[in-house]
Amino acid sequence: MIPVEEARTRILDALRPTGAESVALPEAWNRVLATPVHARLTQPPADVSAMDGYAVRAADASQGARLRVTGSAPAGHPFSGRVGPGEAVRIFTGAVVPAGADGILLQEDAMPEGGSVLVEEAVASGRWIRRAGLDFTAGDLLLPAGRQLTARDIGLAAAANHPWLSVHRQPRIGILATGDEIVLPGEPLPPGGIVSSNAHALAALVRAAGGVPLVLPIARDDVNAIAAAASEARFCDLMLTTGGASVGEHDLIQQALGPQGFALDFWKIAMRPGKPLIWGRLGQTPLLGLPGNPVSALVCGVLFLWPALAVLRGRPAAAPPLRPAILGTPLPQNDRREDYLRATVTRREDGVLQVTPASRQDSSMLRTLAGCDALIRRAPDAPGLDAGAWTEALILSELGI
Ligand SMILES: Nc1nc2c(c(=O)[nH]1)N[C@H]1C(S)=C(S)[C@@H](COP(=O)(O)OP(=O)(O)OC[C@H]3O[C@@H](n4cnc5c(N)ncnc54)[C@H](O)[C@@H]3O)O[C@H]1N2
Ligand code: MOO
Repeated sequence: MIPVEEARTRILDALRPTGAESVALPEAWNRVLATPVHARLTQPPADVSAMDGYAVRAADASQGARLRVTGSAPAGHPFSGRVGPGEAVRIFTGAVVPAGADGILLQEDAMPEGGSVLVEEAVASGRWIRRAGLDFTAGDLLLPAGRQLTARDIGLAAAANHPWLSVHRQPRIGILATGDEIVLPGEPLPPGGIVSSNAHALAALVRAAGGVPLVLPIARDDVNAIAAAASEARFCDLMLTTGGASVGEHDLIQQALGPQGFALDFWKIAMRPGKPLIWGRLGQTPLLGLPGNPVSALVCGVLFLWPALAVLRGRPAAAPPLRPAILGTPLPQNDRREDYLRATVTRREDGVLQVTPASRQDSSMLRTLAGCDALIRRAPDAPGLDAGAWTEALILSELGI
């Protein structure tokens, strides 16, 4: 059994980001940039007015002065002349400041009188003018490669005149559930049958982590059926299996995939739940074999698949974040497996997170998992803790899982 951290490192080290594709701006949200975005223009392209009012020479625009209005400069229609001594040009927000002017007299501080305007508030030089390049200059690096694009980033890329962005392709994750006893939700149940939940839960996790799930038909507990289904792996950036990971004679993943060229990197980790995790490569495709127990499959999904998807989509390799929290109930000493306890989370009035482990931690209990928003991490051989002691927890809602 290898430690959790080593398992994660071995998984993440083996993965490479997907290639790049061009997508239109609206499709780029939440995708990861493959190529940096540089400004294709200067913004604003010239000095522009930040307000509606009059473009003036500040030296002339003292309180009580009267200026002759010689023209108008709406946004998008620059005034071609100059503002001469004793003159003003009507201007609107976003319009280019005419030559000669060095300040804006606010409309609220001006009284139009026929062809002129009375200055009611003196104008300082530079007032209400946005200088050319205030935001960015042509050639500036605006967004680096590897950035996960926010709505703000997309606005910036659009302003910099990019209709398309080069982003990493969304990783395709094949999901293969195995087992004679499992049937798809909604299907008639044979005696002793159970409904397959793992593939669907994992597909949702893949989506939350920015991948595209490809849910394959369930494979029977038969080496040929598993081998045939797993051949779909060649279309995927990563292949997931659930079930058949353990030591029983019906646990066939390794038996079935060995003859297909499966190269095992490791099997079994010092973790609860999730001990029989499998990691290796089937041909070119990395393969993560998750345990069949639904909670084990999902906890492994959070700890290994979630960061794996980050790497595949061009983000840095990192473990899911752990937050400090205090315990709602005491915990006994841990054994040699790193433990992830399903727990509810509350935020105390002082802002501190409090986590309370579910009273039963059986790795089949999906209702408990759905009702819990956190996984308390306990290091191998961690000592017993009293209620109120500090611990650390992974907050599932933070990951969108
Ligand atoms: N003698 C031992 N037995 C077991 C060990 C062990 O070390 N020695 N490990 C246990 C641990 S820990 C786990 S976890 C499970 C994992 O077993 P498998 O990966 O081989 O999973 P299965 O046996 O196929 O199924 C286990 C359990 O999960 C249910 N299942 C399977 N697939 C699905 C699915 N798609 N959706 C929902 N539920 C699923 C299945 O019906 C079983 O109840 O092994 C222990 N045994
Ligand atoms: O470690 Mo298993 O993963 O107990 O359910």
